[in-house]
Amino acid sequence: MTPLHGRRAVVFDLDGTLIDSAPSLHRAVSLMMIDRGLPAPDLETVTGFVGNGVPKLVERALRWAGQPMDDGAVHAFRTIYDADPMTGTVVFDGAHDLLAALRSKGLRLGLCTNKPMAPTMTLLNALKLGPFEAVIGGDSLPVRKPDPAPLLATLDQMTCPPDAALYVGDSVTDHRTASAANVAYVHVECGYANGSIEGDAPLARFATLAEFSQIVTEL
Ligand SMILES: O=C(O)COP(=O)(O)O
Ligand SMILES: [Mg+2]
Repeated sequence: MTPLHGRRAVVFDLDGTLIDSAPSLHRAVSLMMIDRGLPAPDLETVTGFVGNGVPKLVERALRWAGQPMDDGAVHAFRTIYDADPMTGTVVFDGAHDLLAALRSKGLRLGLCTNKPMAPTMTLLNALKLGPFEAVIGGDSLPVRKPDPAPLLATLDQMTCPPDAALYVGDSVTDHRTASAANVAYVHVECGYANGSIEGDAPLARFATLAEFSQIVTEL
């Protein structure tokens, strides 16, 4: 029995799951820090800060430099990143094939990310990752993942009950979100993880999106 058994919808996380956006996030963090006369963390350090939305990313970068949280820095980051979220971002190998395979099996697709909506839509369009029936971003609701509300809102827009859905993510945040929403979780290991997964085991784990695709095409 595959993780897709009995599912009508598959909702994806974005950063670290469908796209490798860490270099572009690192670039924007570095420019923001340098503009403020601060040192810039390296790519690996910034990658470990991704997954809880922009304010947390900026807060973690500032803390790394011994600085307190500062809303001006969040605004500065958004201005830099939103102007060009594409440079340095690539679609993970196998992502387009996986989405096409799921669609061809009649599964409905949604996207639930902590990235704000403006750069999310720019990336989805430029990288031809859509269409998704519902897209919820980090600024769509007053709360972000790991609160279950964004994932539940995505499913609500798709009129799909939680027990007929699957959430695919790369991080402990995604796993917690799915658990809190009572949605089955599939973990992909190509992403940023940021911590070890505790509690209920994921329904499945895939080293790559291509590995996930393979089980879909074999259905
Ligand atoms: O933290 C972010 O901004 C985005 O991360 P996500 O797409 O993995 O939710
Ligand atoms: Mg992610």
